[in-house]
Amino acid sequence: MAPNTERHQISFPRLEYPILREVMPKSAHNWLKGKRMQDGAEDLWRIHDNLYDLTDFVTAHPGGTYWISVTKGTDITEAFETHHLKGVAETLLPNYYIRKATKPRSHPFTFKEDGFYKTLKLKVMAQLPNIPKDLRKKSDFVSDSLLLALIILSPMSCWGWTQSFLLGASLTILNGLVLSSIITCAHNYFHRSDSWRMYLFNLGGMSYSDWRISHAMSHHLHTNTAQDVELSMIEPFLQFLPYKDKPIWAQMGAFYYPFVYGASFLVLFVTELVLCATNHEGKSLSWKNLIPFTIPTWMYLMGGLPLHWTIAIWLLTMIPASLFFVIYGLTAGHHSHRNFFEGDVPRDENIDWGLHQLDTIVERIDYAGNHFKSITRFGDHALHHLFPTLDHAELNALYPTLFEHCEKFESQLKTNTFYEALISASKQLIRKRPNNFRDKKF
Ligand code: HEM
Repeated sequence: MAPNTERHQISFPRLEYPILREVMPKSAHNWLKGKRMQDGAEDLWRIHDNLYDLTDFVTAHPGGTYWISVTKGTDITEAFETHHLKGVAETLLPNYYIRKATKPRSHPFTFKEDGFYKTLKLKVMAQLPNIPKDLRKKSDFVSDSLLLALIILSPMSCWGWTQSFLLGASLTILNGLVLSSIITCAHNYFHRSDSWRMYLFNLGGMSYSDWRISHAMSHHLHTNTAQDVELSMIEPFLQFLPYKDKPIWAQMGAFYYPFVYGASFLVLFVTELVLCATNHEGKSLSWKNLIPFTIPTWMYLMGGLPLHWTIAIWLLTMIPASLFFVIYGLTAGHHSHRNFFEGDVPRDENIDWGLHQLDTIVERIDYAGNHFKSITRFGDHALHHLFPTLDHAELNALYPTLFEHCEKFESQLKTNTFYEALISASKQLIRKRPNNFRDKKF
């Protein structure tokens, strides 16, 4: 395929350009709505070329009702293949088979039995019984300790402002760092079956259930393609996709992205409230919308400042929290100029899903294998993408298997440091020329 760098160029001929990609609001639910229109799932659930009726399975699903109920009418092939490591889900599937789909699949990813991903998954499944079960407690401990730190620091930051500007500002920034770390930890939990720690994600004003769509199902499964809603949501401010007519101001993103990063939480917080209040695509207000308000309420009760000052300090805390969260998120691996993005030439037009993941990740080597950094800063990112239902504490044990497997498939996990990742993301904002993964020409 000759590279085409027009704005709406798609790299995979099979992939239909998501018709609602530019439609406002660029929400998780609009992304799903677009998939329902294009996936050929005929109001059922599609896996490969088969259609299933999972209506009776929704409440029996061990991973929780949400995943299945929300994906009705879409192609869930990638989600199904990557979220189950026990071999049970595959045995249940035939019970729900209805018929063959009439429309060919519009996603380019393959899961061949002898391909990279399926063979790696088998090796990982064989290794899992040897990973100590109580390793997950390490993550619980980090998450709970951070929550305790937030409970102490939030009112303390109010007190700090009564002492001096320097103390107040320092405690507020520290509190923001703790808040961003808790939210990133909660991301470890929302990828799995329901648990109370996933609700901590909402402390920053965003919604864990929307992120299960926009992050777990869109970004994780369709990374850096036109179907990755995490890329379309930050456009036009940050335009990571390469294309011929990218305006100069967008190429200069590195000069203004700290402002975008710092404002993200507050923008997403207000957006979430508005989408729920206006019942956007079936969303509605619920008790979960109150979760972000627990922090200012606690600050007000214990911090000893008038309400308006408490609110001001809370809003101020959201800025560093947002900045840290987005910086660690956007350096986690996908935004490097060495990666594949929609508009580039893929190594194959029908690509093994796992190999596509390797083409879209540059691992931060200075974070890999360090559990605290991993769980609080989106570390061990390649392994986390490949096996999202594993706890971050379990991923470190899988590196030897991954490296050996990459060697066998003559593939490679690219690496860089945090600072190199920051520079590389800036270069990607500038990049207009397509990378050619087929001929390895970058
Ligand atoms: C949108 C598609 C789906 C998603 C995102 C999804 C997600 C999940 C998640 C997050 C878990 C919990 C894993 C953990 O915490 O370790 C899970 C477990 C499970 N799911 Fe699904 N699931 C999907 C579809 C299905 C389907 C179609 C079936 C079978 C008909 C199924 C059967 C199971 C079973 C048996 C388990 C427990 C055993 C295991 O983890 O393999 N799921 N799923």
